[in-house]
Amino acid sequence: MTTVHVLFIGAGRMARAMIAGIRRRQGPIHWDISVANHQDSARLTELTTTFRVRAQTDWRTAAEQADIIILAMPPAAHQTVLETLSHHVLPHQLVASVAAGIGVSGLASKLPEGTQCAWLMPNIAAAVGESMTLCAFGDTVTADNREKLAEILRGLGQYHVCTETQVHHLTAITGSAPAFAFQFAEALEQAATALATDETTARLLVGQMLLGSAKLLLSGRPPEELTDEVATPGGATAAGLSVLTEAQFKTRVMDAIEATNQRARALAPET
Ligand SMILES: NC(=O)C1=CN([C@@H]2O[C@H](COP(=O)(O)OP(=O)(O)OC[C@H]3O[C@@H](n4cnc5c(N)ncnc54)[C@H](O)[C@@H]3O)[C@@H](O)[C@H]2O)C=CC1
Ligand SMILES: O=C(O)[C@@H]1CCC=N1
Repeated sequence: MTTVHVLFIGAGRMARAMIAGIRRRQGPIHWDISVANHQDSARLTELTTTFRVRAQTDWRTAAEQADIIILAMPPAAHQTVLETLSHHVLPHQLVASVAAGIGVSGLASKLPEGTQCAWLMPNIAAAVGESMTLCAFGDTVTADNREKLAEILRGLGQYHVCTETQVHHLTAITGSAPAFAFQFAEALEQAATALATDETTARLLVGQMLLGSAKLLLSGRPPEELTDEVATPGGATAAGLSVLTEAQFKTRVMDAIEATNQRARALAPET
């Protein structure tokens, strides 16, 4: 079995979800994972014991051994880390960032010319192997490194290779929208517990309803058609849908998407 050395710089929520996803998959590669962060040594200890990763107090030492370096820290931390990394990165290594707004070109512009770079937009469902991850590769990434990264992404769930511009526009849809879905779930759970049941049962009812709806969507049927199928003419669902339409539900979702993408662009350091 081939061993590939992966270094995560940043050990927060996204790194944890990705490491969990990688560890779930029994693929053809053995992942030797190192993790470094800014300050939180308790977090590193927790990751070490849960996921068999190596905690690194100084990521620069681990960077030398890495085949793939994943930047999983806030966009604002990239400037400084990339400046240092630019003195250490080697031509065979792949540098990937999961930071909102960063862009594969933004990444490449701060590293030596020709550095192999990729920009990833995973989501938190990576922890259960169900992320929808977007991936934009820089021009210089070798076929071998594309395949290694693809193998990581298969552990996280589904992935879709697209352009940098597409990742900018779709960040809200795949990266952030789980939070919107959780808000919807929270509202449904609150209604369920207020009206009829306990919290555990409410979680099951709402989670299974969302899972079933997601499976129908993934079967390829359009949401309008599925909505129509639920809403019996003159029936109960139509009354609820009218309230959502009155509140301009779809327009508000679009506003949330635009606000998210704009903020993502604003957070990234200037190129
Ligand atoms: N949370 C999510 O669902 C998603 C997050 N992302 C991206 O993932 C990145 C991390 O986000 P979260 O995990 O949510 O944040 P977080 O706050 O949970 O984790 C950030 C981590 O970065 C570390 N860090 C900060 N500055 C550092 C530095 N200079 N050197 C080394 N480590 C440093 C912190 O110690 C912490 O471990 C962000 O760029 C975000 O845009 C992308 C997709 C989804
Ligand atoms: O909230 C954020 O900035 C990150 C980007 C996508 C999801 N979480």
